[in-house]
Amino acid sequence: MKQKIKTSFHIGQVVEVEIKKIGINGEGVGYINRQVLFVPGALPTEIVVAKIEKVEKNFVIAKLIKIKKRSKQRIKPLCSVYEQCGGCTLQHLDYEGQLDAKRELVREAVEKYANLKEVEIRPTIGMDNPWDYRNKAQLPLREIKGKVLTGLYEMGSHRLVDISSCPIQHPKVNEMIQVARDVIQELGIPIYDERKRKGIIKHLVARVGFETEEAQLTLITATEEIPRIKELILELRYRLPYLKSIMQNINPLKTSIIFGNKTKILWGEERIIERLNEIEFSLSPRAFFQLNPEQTVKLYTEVEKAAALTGNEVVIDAYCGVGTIGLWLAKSAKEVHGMDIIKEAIEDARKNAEAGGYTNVKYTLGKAEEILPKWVNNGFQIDVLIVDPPRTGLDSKLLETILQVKPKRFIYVSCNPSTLGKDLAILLKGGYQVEYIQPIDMFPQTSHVESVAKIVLTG
Ligand SMILES: C[S@@+](CC[C@H](N)C(=O)[O-])C[C@H]1O[C@@H](n2cnc3c(N)ncnc32)[C@H](O)[C@@H]1O
Repeated sequence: MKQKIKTSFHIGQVVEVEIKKIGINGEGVGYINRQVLFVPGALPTEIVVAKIEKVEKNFVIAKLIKIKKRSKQRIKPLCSVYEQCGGCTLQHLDYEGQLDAKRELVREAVEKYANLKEVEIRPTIGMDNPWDYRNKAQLPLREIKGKVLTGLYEMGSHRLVDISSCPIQHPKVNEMIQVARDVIQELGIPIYDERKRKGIIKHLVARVGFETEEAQLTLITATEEIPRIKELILELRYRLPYLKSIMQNINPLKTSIIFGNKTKILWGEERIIERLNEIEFSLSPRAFFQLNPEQTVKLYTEVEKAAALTGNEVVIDAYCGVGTIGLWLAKSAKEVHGMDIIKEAIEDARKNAEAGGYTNVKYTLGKAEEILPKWVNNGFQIDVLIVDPPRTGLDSKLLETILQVKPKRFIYVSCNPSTLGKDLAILLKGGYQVEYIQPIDMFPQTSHVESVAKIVLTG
C-alpha cells in the first residue's frame, strides 16, 4: 500500500512551490508532498516563493513573496487598487488565460463531484472588450476622518478600499456612485456607522440600462428619514441628468444583507428599462438582473440553442428573476411558466410580459422547490425544464421532483461549478446524462464562471 507522505507546515515558513492551476477563488494552486497550497496572485507554470500564513487540515494558504519562474500569461493589472480590493482576482492573468482557467474550473468541479471525466466542456465564451461591463454596483459608505468614502472591503477584512473608479463597471455606474457620495458629503447627511449603529446612509446602489441608458440610483438607509432630502434629490438630478429613478430602500437591521423590505420612490420612475435583443425588461431596485448585458445575450442564446424549441413545448423557467430567460424563449414555446421568491421580480416579470405582448407566459411567486412538486402532483406536464439557481444550487426537494417527472430536455444554468457538480451527481444517478457544458464568461477579471449544461435522459 502506498504511504501518504505527510509534511507538517507552520505559519511563517517560507516554501518554494510550482503552481499547477487556478483555484476557485482565482488563487494559484500548488502541491508539496500532496499537501495543497493556495497562493493568491500566483499563476499556473510559475515557480514561486511563498510564506505560509494559515495552516488548515486539508490546505495551506501562503503569501506570494517572489516569482522565480514567471508565467508568459502574467500581465500588469489595469486597476490601481487591484492588490487591495477583493472585487477582481484575475487581472494579472491575460484574458485568454482567464478563459482557459474558467473552462478548467468547470471541468474539475464536474469531475470531482459527479465523476464526469469524458463530458464535452466547450471553450469559454468571452468578451471582445472584457472591461466596463458591469451594469450595477452596490457599495457601502464609510466616513473616515470626516471624508465620505465608498468602495469594496479589502479581501478577508472589513477595511474599506476607496474606489473612485472601477474599470469593470460601466462609466455611468462609476459616475453615479462618485457624484452621490460627493453630494452626500457636501450636504452633511450622516453616514451609517456599523459599530455605533448610528447614522443614516448605508449603501449606494447604481444600475444602468446599457441599451436604453436609463439609470437608477438607490440609497440604502438605516432610517426612513433622510435630512435635506429635497436638496439631495435636486443636486443628484442636476449633476446626473440621465437619472430616471431615485429610490430609497430602508434596512434598519444589522445584517450583511444589503436590501431591507421597504422600498420607496424618492423621485422619478420606480423602474428602469433595459433592452436585450429587442425584449424590454423593467427593473425595480431589488430585482435580480444579470450584471453583464453583453454576455447575457450570449448566455440566453446558448439556452435557446440547448432548448431547441419547436413551438409546441411547455417550458418551466424556474428561478426566473424578472422573466428574462422565459421571455427570450416565449416566441418559440407553447407556454412558459416562471417562478421566483422575490415579489418585485415577479411583478416585474408580469409587467415585462404584458409590455411585450406575450400571452403565453405566466409567473408565480414562491419557491421553485415548493411550487413545482405541487404542480406535478396536479398532473402538470413539463417538456423543457430550465433552472438558473443562485450559487447554492438546487434544493433537494426540487431535485427529487425533477427525478420524479424526468423532463426530457433539461437545461441547467449555473453560476457555481461546485454546486453544478454536486447537483449533476444526483441527476446522473437518477438516469440523466450531460450532453455538453458551455462555460460563459459573465465576469471577466474575476474567477466566477457561468455555465449552461444541456442534460438529457438516457435510454
Ligand atoms: C441567478 S438568478 C437568475 C435569474 C434569471 N434567470 C436571470 O437570468 O436573470 C437566481 C434567481 O433565483 C431566485 N431564487 C432564489 N431562490 C429561489 C427559490 N428557492 N425558488 C425560486 N427562485 C429563487 C432569486 O430571487 C433570483 O432571481
